[in-house]
Amino acid sequence: MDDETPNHRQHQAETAADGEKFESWSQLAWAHLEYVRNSSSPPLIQCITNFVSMDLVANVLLSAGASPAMIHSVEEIPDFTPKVHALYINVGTLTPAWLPAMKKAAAVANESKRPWVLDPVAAGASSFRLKACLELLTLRPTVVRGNGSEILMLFNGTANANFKGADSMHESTDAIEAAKSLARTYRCIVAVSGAVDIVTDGERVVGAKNGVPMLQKITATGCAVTALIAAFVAVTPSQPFEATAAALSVFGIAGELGMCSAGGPGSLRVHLIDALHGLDRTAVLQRVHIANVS
Ligand SMILES: Nc1ncnc2c1ncn2[C@@H]1O[C@H](COP(=O)(O)OP(=O)(O)O)[C@@H](O)[C@H]1O
Ligand SMILES: Cc1ncsc1CCOP(=O)(O)O
Ligand SMILES: [Mg+2]
Repeated sequence: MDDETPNHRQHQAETAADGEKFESWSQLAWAHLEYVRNSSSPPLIQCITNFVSMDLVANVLLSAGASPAMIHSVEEIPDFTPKVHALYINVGTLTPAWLPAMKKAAAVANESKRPWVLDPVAAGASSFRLKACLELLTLRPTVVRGNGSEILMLFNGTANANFKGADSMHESTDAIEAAKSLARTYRCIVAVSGAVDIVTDGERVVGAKNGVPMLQKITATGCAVTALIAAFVAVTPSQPFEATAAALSVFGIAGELGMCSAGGPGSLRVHLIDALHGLDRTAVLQRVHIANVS
């Protein structure tokens, strides 16, 4: 990567706040949203994501102030990936044809010192998918975010006949030790979503208790929150633990506010996007609920 590209110099300036210390999680979460919104150019997030999620992922990133680009052909990666602020890889509709592009993009992101985030959708659905997820893990993602079943599957390392699919059969808290172990093994941040979103770097563990159960009734909300993590990590790449917890909390708050106007999953999908776009400082400072988990 040419580190002297205008794009890179601008990004360095935008991330000058990286390393800033905050008195509370709520202030930190608000600061992350502000960094994304107020960057002189919106953080550019390359998304190699599943067909189901593309629309919601792109709209959630836009409503947070980031710039999504669903660019996944292997031919485009050498030109495009070095220009992005973060890469998002999601295996939801994985095929053998897509896997080389995912691996290439992860390698180029690493060479270019760009953070990248993995969503191991339905990790245990097949041995092909699990093997792919484990291979991607060896390419050192900055953050992995899955539901309880997905994180347990990565930890156990063998596809399970009882595994159902994209939806979790476990609570996030069932996967805390698995998440810590994965974080230590792969030297990354691991997040487990659920009623309480768990975030660990292998030593520290926090729980973000925002969101509403109805989020589980909208397809691709997990994919979308992983994309938001990528946007938050893009603006503070040296603080991926903090950025991940902040993104999960902010997304949950958008869900809480969206639910106030929603009649069900269909309208929550719309109100979630509106709420994220309109989220103000007061709501974030009042609602962020992140605490240590012992
Ligand atoms: N019971 C719940 N209460 C509140 N928020 C939830 C609950 N379950 C999931 N969420 C939220 O829904 C979003 C998607 O999480 P989840 O459903 O676990 O992911 P996935 O769709 O990948 O299985 C996350 O923001 C998570 O915090
Ligand atoms: C239903 C489905 N099938 C393959 S990918 C996908 C979307 C999963 O989205 P999420 O993990 O966010 O619920
Ligand atoms: Mg998921």
